[in-house]
Amino acid sequence: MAEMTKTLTGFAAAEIEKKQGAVRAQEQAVAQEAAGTAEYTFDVTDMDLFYGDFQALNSISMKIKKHEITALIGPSGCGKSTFLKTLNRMNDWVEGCRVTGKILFEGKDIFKEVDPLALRYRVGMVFQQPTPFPKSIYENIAYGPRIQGIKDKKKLDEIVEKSLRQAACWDEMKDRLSKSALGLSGGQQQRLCIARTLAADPSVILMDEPTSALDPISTQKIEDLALELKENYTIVIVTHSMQQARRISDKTGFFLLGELIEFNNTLDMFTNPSNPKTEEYITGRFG
Ligand SMILES: Nc1ncnc2c1ncn2[C@@H]1O[C@H](COP(=O)(O)OP(=O)(O)OP(=O)(O)O)[C@@H](O)[C@H]1O
Repeated sequence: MAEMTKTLTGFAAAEIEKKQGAVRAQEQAVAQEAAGTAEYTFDVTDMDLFYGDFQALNSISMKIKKHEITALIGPSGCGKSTFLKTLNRMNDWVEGCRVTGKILFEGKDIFKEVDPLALRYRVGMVFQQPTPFPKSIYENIAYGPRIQGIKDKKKLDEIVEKSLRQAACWDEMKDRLSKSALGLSGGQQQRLCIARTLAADPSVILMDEPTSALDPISTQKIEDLALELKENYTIVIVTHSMQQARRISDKTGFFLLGELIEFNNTLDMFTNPSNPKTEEYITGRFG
């Protein structure tokens, strides 16, 4: 009897050890996944994009690092904006647009595991032309949070002030919050649009040629702002200005005819490009 009890105890102990081992392995896997996703905001693998029969992007793979500025460069029509708009599923609205491959946002598949509306709050977008609503400065910022269900005036006031401060607009705009946003200069409107994006509490800001309609001083303000914002946000910017990519980005991706020709640290790409096509483009021999 004593022998049998001993065997059973031994068996139970082995079972417990086996279960503990499985739990440890599971914990390790979760920790590894968390560590992997913590480093990268987006992990794009083998992505193709078609507008009807036309293939606009071909087998794109790119890991976009958290709290970095990633610049997308390349000649007109090579697919930069298309790639950008895929990151928050804005291409869903284009009839006949089809995407294959995988895009993970903070570790989750954007086509399978994330609600597109929630994705667009987390992945905000700023366009080439400033697009303020024809409403007051205050309402431009408060509009999004109100749609998200925030009704309390004090809370909305706080969000408006915080967002305007983050976008370096508060001092200029605090005394004219009830005035129309359309009365602002182009550069101010663009910073207001960035503030409006921040009010939705994103973790990523996509910028599609945000300074191409602006004068050099307003451009510098947006660039300074992007550098400040990357402390807390991941930024992906499409730009036609090689100087801008050099000045502000950590990584640069060079697109050509729907392909990602090179993706590297900005300094390395501009000083020592590994692909001859990149070199031709950045030295101004085409595009
Ligand atoms: N809605 C659409 N329907 C069909 N084709 C499209 C659509 N949008 C873009 N394209 C095509 O996809 C290709 C990539 O366009 P995209 O706008 O992404 O390029 P880009 O590199 O951002 O260009 P640019 O620098 O001029 O803005 C182009 O050939 C373009 O004509």
